[in-house]
Amino acid sequence: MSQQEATELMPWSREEFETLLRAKGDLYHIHHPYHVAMHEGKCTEEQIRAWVANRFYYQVSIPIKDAAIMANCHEQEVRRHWIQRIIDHDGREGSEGGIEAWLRLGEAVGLTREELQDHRHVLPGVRFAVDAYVNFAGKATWQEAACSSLTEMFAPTIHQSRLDTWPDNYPWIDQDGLQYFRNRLSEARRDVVHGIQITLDHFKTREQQERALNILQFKLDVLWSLLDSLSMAHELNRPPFHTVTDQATWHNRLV
Ligand SMILES: O=C(O)c1cc(C(=O)O)c2c(n1)C(=O)C(=O)c1cc(C(=O)O)[nH]c1-2
Repeated sequence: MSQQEATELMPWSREEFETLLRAKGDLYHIHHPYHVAMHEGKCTEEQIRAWVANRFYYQVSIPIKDAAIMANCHEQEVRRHWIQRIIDHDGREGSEGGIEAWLRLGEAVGLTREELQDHRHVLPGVRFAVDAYVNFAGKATWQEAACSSLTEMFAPTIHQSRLDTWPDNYPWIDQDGLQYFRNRLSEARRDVVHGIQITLDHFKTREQQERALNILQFKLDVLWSLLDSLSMAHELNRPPFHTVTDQATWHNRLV
């Protein structure tokens, strides 16, 4: 083996590996044109509503995804931590969770709870992207699934940017509806501390580390694809079957 090949196979140090994981933030959906437009105050009310309604499918799928991870994990100590993610979204007696907060965001932008909960606005591409994430979490090892959640490293910035700009850019949105984003600032930071530790501990060889980066790229693809679907339908006016009908036409949840 040449010196160069040997070097290529050397694992990155913990610090180098973490730096490479964090560098993936350059590809976060904060840079997607739909998100940029939303941030710059250029989205119409209809585009904001479409985003909120479609993202609700992500919101309700997250605790299912986290339950799938726990179902594959035989380490009690990890589950004791991980269960908090489910509680964050589902809430518990006396404290509202993220799903309820997102429903209130929906109401603040002019959507009824019913139209969010029956997923009538959820585009097929959004459904497929989110389902791919849930399915990955169920099939992968819990460590790989934990790694896939690491896009949350970049989430506090995106939540904060909404808190900073939406009140000025979208004064028609009732500000109480933004509570979801406030809650996630600390919740996401806490999740990331745990997720990073699992990832740095588990992916040791260079091959494993490269796989971790690929897993993180998969998750970035999920988030980017979600916004691609929104762009097609609500920015470029090319919703599914637009060449044949003006009606919103796509399947509803099958399973
Ligand atoms: O608004 C966003 O841009 C955004 C992104 C992400 C993410 O990076 O996956 C999450 C969230 N929000 C979020 O609110 C959330 O609860 C969440 C959980 C997870 C996950 O992978 O387990 N990602 C995210």
